[in-house]
Amino acid sequence: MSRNVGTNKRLRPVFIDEDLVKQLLDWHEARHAIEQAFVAVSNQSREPGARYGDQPVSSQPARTFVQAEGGVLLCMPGFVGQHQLTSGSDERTSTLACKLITSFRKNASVGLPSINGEVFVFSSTTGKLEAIVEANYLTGIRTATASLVATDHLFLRPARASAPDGMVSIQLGIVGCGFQGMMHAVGFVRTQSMARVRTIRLWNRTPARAAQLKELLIEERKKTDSNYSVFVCDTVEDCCRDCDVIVTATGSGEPLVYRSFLKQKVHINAVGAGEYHHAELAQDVYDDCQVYIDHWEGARKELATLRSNIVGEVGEVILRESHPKGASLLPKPDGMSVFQSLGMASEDVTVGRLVYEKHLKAHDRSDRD
Ligand SMILES: NC(=O)C1=CN([C@@H]2O[C@H](COP(=O)(O)OP(=O)(O)OC[C@H]3O[C@@H](n4cnc5c(N)ncnc54)[C@H](OP(=O)(O)O)[C@@H]3O)[C@@H](O)[C@H]2O)C=CC1
Ligand SMILES: O=C(O)C1=NCCCC1
Repeated sequence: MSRNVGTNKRLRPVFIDEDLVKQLLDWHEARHAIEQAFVAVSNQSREPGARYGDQPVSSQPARTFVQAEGGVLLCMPGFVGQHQLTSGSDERTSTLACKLITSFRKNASVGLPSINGEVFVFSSTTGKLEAIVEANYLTGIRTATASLVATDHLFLRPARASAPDGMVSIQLGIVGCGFQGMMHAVGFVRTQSMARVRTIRLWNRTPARAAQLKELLIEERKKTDSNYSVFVCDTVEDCCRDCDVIVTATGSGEPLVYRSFLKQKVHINAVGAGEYHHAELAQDVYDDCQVYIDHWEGARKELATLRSNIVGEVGEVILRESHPKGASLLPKPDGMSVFQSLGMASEDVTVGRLVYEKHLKAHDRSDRD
């Protein structure tokens, strides 16, 4: 019997709360899910005859924004077809899902997260709702993982390839130590097989939050058997100085990072989004860098006012590693790259499915025939 056909119990969607999501999601599995999402979107962008049959596909319209008095509701539907749940597995699955997420920036004053969401996972054969997954932590890990994947494919892999011992170490700058800044810092230290983290420099508008993140990263240092140093910086300039990789994750509507703060060769993950997509980096940064995006469909709408050299989707860079074709899309060896992260539904689709499948495996295996 196929899943979700049979008893009433099987027809009822499962609810996977925040605590369970934290137990179920792991950085390495999330990475594979995000790579599948990136690749699916870029495979779909090709002409139908030019798509790779061994790679996933997707259907993902630009998301919609509904403005309310205190914030905004984003509706993010998407489908990813024939994606792999785990690296190396022959098994493929297809997932239809929709994330509903709100961004209410003044929530901190009442002790709530500014971003709150759920992913609704549907059967892609019957359309029946199978699971509701709380998506605050999910959004944190999927957004940080998207930056990790972009950093790896655009910056670290080429660096590893030219390093004599194939090893790279980085100085990391985190501009904005809210939830996303924290998830990104933790993501980098938990996935040091990509690059050893030597130093972490933190800046936050409210310094106490950077100091809190420093404490957490010192705990992480013990857990991960690392030996990086952590500094809280008084200025953004000091935070960015000598960094190889930078994450900007603020709600700033004004530029924070200027070209003069940066090394010649640097990779930036510009994550702060929502109402001001590309406000965190000054125009002189955009004048001198190559920009990579998660999806053209969203960029055409949400980055319409960005004046820069947009090279393409990260997924296309990943696809070309296994299917070399045409000129390289990689950043210039001594240039600056920016991953302009909008966030896209396909990421929530593959990560939402991963959580649901892991939940079934761990808690409800007998429900599956
Ligand atoms: N690309 C993507 O996929 C996603 C992007 N985002 C975006 O990431 C950003 C951070 O989200 P999140 O961490 O969840 O939010 P939080 O509310 O947890 O953190 C917000 C951060 O932004 C800082 N900040 C706000 N306004 C300013 C300002 N004017 N100047 C400098 N710093 C400022 C805050 O500093 P302080 O502590 O002083 O208040 C805090 O560090 C948001 O813009 C959000 O829309 C979120 C999810 C996904
Ligand atoms: O992709 C997301 O999820 C979000 N992007 C912009 C801000 C809200 C959440």
